[in-house]
Amino acid sequence: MKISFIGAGSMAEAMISGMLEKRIVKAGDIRAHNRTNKKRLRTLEQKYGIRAADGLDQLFEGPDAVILAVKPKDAPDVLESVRPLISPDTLLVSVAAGITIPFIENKIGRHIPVARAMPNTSAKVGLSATGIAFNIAATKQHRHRAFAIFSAVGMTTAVKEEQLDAVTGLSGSGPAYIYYIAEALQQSAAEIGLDAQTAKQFILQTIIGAAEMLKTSAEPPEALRKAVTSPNGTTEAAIRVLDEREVKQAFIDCVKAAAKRANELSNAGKEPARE
Ligand SMILES: NC(=O)C1=CN([C@@H]2O[C@H](COP(=O)(O)OP(=O)(O)OC[C@H]3O[C@@H](n4cnc5c(N)ncnc54)[C@H](O)[C@@H]3O)[C@@H](O)[C@H]2O)C=CC1
Ligand SMILES: O=C(O)[C@@H]1CCC=N1
Repeated sequence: MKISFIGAGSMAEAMISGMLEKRIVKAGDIRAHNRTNKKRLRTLEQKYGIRAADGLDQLFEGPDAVILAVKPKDAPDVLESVRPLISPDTLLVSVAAGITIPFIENKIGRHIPVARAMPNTSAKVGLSATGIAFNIAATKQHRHRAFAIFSAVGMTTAVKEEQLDAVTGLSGSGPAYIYYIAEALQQSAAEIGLDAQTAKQFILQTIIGAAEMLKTSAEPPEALRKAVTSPNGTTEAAIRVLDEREVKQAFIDCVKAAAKRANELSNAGKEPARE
């Protein structure tokens, strides 16, 4: 497979690293172009052995898929620029939050196969959770190709396009919520007398252990939490603080805010905000 990346930022690197790890593509068959940070492009070239492209045109020399991995605000200009370069059977895969399939079709002005996906940066370690939707021009073969790309970097599920904003709020941004908790645990450890290195080991294993329990147990999260909570014990004291501060509601609101923002970025015929 030959894959081109427009934009070589965090998401592109996560996917490149994950795909190479799973060997679904050879490093020399990955091309990437980055508009602003050329140094970063050279770094990726040296780190992974991919081929840096000096211009967008080089990305369209017979790829099996072109992945649009620029910020949503840059997507309209990029789509305009690639319009003359794209051939009718080029599979365009967008990971840009909120950039809808109709918007892409409209900018390209022709029926080309489009996949709109929402992965997350855990693609770097093969553990992305990716939601994916297709337009009608995407054949079974195109779908299969897109699934191959994202399945190499984690779990992939087809969803309706309207559900992608919710997927963005939940799992696209989701790793940041877990890192946020890790940051808080790290800070708390310092305040209760554990050195950073020791605390890191305990925090890490606690998150991995809880994730494995969630994965393997038939119990819902609430039951697993209650199993940790002895009457009048330490966890009860801890959860009381979270409840008093309405942390659960804050997380619910946080996911909703992300999904709402994804929806704001989506364009339904309009240009996304250019902030
Ligand atoms: N970072 C994340 O966790 C996730 C990001 N996404 C989506 O992936 C996309 C990229 O996000 P990041 O990698 O985090 O952003 P980033 O800012 O790290 O990378 C974007 C790159 O695109 C480049 N770029 C901008 N205009 C360009 C052009 N005309 N031609 C070539 N390159 C151009 C920029 O130089 C930049 O390096 C966004 O649309 C985001 O919504 C999706 C899922 C997760
Ligand atoms: O923060 C963002 O907009 C992107 C989309 C999902 C994760 N990062």
